Amino acid sequence: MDTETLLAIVETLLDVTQSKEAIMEALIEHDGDPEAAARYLTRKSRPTEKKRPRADLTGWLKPSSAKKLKPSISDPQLETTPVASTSRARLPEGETKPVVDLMTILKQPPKPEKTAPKLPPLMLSTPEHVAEHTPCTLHPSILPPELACRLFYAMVDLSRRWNRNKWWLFDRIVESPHRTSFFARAVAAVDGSAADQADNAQWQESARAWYNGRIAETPALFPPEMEEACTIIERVVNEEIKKRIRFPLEWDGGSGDDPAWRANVAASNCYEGGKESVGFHSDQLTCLGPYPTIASLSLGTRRVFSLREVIPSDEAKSRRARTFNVPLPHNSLTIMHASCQERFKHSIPPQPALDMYRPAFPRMPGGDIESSNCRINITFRFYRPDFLPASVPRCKCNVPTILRPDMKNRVDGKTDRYWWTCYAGAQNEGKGCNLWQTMDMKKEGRGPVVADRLSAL
Ligand SMILES: O=C(O)CCC(=O)C(=O)O
Ligand SMILES: [Fe+2]
Repeated sequence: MDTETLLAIVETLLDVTQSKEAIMEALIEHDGDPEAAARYLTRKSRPTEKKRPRADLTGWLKPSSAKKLKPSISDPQLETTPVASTSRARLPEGETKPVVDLMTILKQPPKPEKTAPKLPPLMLSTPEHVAEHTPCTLHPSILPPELACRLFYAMVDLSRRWNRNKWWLFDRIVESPHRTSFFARAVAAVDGSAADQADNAQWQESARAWYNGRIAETPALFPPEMEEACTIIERVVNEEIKKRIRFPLEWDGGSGDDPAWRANVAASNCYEGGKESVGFHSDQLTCLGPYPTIASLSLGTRRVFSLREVIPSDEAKSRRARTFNVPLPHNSLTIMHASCQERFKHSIPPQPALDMYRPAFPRMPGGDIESSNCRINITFRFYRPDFLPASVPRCKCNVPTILRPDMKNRVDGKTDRYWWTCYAGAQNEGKGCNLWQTMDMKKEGRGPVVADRLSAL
């Protein structure tokens, strides 16, 4: 693996932007191990923990003086790390060539940082503003009001049995601050075979990815109200896709002008009160494939949905990411269109003050209406026939990998890079095999994609 790839991998693993020089330094200190480098940089950027004094140039040139800095670092891994100038990177795929030429770094002292001005967050409250600034569309009132209300009640009841996801992130267990569940739809497979997807073992595998690698029960089928909503949403999503310019790697398995987006799975989240949230992330692409479309239904209490672009490395000095906040009312649909997962991260931030949701209909005719502080979110997803769980490579730990985009180095929508990466550590005390394998659409026999149709013209 070359230096650029290692840099990109570390960037992918980081939540905060770090300079190329800092990443390089971390890679050298950690024998070229991208996970260890990212772990170190993450720890270093945590405000509550003691900051490591910055090594100056003498530190680079005289390994012994660099070493003197080490007692102040609390990471035991650093204590045993060989000194930078003599280290060879430990390459994930068994290569032995040195990854970093220290002199090339020393010849390019970091230039004084010139950054573009910071932009304040922008509130996007209308569908027009959402479409102008993000790759999303907002449909403020999508379902018949009575159905939206019935679905809200049904999901709130089901959510009592949902759990918070738990997984290892580097060296600590993290817990999602909301409850979640995964559903499969009882529909004929999109590739034309009449298989009932819901009782197929592969849906259990796909649920596993949703639960951060934890082996879960076979997912439940869509409840009837969700099925009803899905039919409406599927129609709207296909109409929207038809209006958009398609990306070359998008799925193109439909006939005629049917984009063939089929919601064959759904993930649901319940946020009870303003403290419950989900942090900035982009969705794993494991079964969605590149440039997916995800339809996200909001029910109950209105919450803010935040979107923030990931600025490509080569534009980091010329522009800054801006946070866009979109208030999502009850019964609204947000479609995250193709490129949203590659270009943006999204979150539901904690919210100090909530508007209680007052359902328009009682649970039972003539019954009382109770206000609620819950928001239910259902993301309808299309697991592509060319990315079904059986086709997902396993890593050396024999655990299904996950698919991640190289968000920092996007190219043209066609030659963009994606990696299959080891995810065993998420449920194994953070320990995995560190596999990072480039996804190759052609070699892996995936498609058809939009680019195939264009090249056939
Ligand atoms: O609740 C939401 O609207 C977002 C949920 C989300 O990002 C996810 O489930 O991946
Ligand atoms: Fe998400």
